[in-house]
Amino acid sequence: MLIGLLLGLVANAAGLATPLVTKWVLDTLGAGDSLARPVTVLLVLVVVGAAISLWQWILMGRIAEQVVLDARTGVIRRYLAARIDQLTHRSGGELVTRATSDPALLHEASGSLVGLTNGALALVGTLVLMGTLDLVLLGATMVAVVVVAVLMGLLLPSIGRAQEAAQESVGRLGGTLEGSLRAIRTVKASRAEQRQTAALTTDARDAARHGLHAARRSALVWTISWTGIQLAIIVILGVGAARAERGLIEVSTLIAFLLYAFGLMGPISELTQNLTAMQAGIAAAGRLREIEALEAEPGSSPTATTPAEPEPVPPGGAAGRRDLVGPVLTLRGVTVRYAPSAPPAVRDIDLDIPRVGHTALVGPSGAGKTTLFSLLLRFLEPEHGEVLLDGRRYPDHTPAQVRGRLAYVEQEAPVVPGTIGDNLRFTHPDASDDELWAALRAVNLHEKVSGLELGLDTPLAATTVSGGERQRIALARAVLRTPDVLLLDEATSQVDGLTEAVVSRCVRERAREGAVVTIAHRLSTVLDADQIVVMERGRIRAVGDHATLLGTDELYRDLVASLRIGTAEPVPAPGSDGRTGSGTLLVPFERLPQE
Ligand SMILES: Nc1ncnc2c1ncn2[C@@H]1O[C@H](COP(=O)(O)OP(=O)(O)OP(=O)(O)O)[C@@H](O)[C@H]1O
Repeated sequence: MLIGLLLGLVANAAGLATPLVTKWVLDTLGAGDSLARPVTVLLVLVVVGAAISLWQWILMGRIAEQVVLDARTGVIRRYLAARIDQLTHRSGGELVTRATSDPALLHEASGSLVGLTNGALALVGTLVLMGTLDLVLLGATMVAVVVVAVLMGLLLPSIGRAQEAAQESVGRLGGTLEGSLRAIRTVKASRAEQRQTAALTTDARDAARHGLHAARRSALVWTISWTGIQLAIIVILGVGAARAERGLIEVSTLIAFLLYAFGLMGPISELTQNLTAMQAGIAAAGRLREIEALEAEPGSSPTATTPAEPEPVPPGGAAGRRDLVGPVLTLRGVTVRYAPSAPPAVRDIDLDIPRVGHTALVGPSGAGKTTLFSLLLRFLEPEHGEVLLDGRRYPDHTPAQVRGRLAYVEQEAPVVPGTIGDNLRFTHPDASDDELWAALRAVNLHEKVSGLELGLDTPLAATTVSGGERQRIALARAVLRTPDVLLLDEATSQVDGLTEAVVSRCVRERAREGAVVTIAHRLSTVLDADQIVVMERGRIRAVGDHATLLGTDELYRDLVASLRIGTAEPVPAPGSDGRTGSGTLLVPFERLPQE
């Protein structure tokens, strides 16, 4: 920036010297001397001035790109380092706007300080040199400059406000658009295209309205400055001609003065342009500063420019940790709420997750099952109580250390952008192709993927895979390397029998080697569990196995009855072995038809 400023100053100096050298040419012409020297100086000034301006332009362009890049990467880093709750209460589209279109506004604004300094110095330099030529003509010029400056001072702040409002509308538009596209099937099935279009165009119109307001103000500022200078030139011409006629100034002085007056357009345009760009930049910077306020997760640095080295994850599963005893995860008196004024989402939770075996969480909607998962994954921090991993409190681990021991399958099982291979390697980027194929085999997708022309390199989009396949890909990612704890949030929607059987088999296999915790939505999963935790209104109501709970807990009986209706499975009688009596879904996997 400093180099840009210096280059600008040199280019300005060359520009400022030009009228004086022109006067020298005219005086030399009048005196009948050789024109060689003044004309050479004039040419050198023009060429050097142009070359330096070009250099400065390119330099400032590079700085502008760097500023935009820094702003974008800064926002992206903050998003990915932020605590989940900091992001989830904003719409995805709005967050995207702040990483894409807001930083673009900094492009013009980035060089505005240099432009303003250059413009201001050029303006002062021009006025000083005008003063050396004729003070009376300078007086006429100053009136125009002061009037222009006052009007600009009054108009410019409203340009910034209009820009900010326009960006807010663009942000809202991004949010609504992202939501509408995500739910496009529902939008169409509800015949809501027109209504959504109307809602979206309202935001787009809002942005255009504010943008137009800013454009009108900018146009007014430009017109005022140009007209002011044009009027000043007319006055200079009139007053100057009269003074030259009376012999008070030479004609060459008047010509040089007029050249300076025309030259005033340069600094005044530069000042106007940079002040306008700066207003837009200030508006964008204000919105970007709000992102800086996002709270980061403990142990993550939103300002680090290089990603931290991933912490080595020791061999997973109980087999890799024979030295450790006691539960792998423990919750002790845990209470958590989503907002200080909200009621606790879970309260006084005491729970041990054994190192080996399957723990199923069941409970009515809103009971706090997902919240419990968020606590285990350290997406949420408890208000009271503590969560322990291997007997050590969570705050004594970094979130990465905790998550390095867990594998998580989300209920919606979203695919991440990229290929099938990218999706499978998402947790362990160093996994070999053989490991990937083994994981695909575990979820019965190997034949399907090997039949694809591009195999593991097939690009994957959420729309190109079925819900069941998405879940199996997510499961394959989770079981790629044996995790210590597999957290599985089962799909609530009906999934195909094959997917359900694959999930059941994976859960059973993992539960033999390590811990599996499921939010169970299927009777087959509940029946498979070694420990069932019944939750209600944020509390643990009962813990036990299926047979015991069926005999002792009314809510559990109701839940099982509703699952039975959902899956059309017979409920085994209390005391009977649920695993063998549960019917249809426990068909041995090998006997299921291959896809
Ligand atoms: N992001 C959030 N912000 C505010 N409150 C939340 C949030 N997520 C959940 N809650 C509230 O916390 C309570 C527990 O919700 P949670 O999602 O843990 O229940 P759940 O048992 O998983 O329900 P479901 O089976 O319907 O998914 C509910 O009262 C819910 O409204």
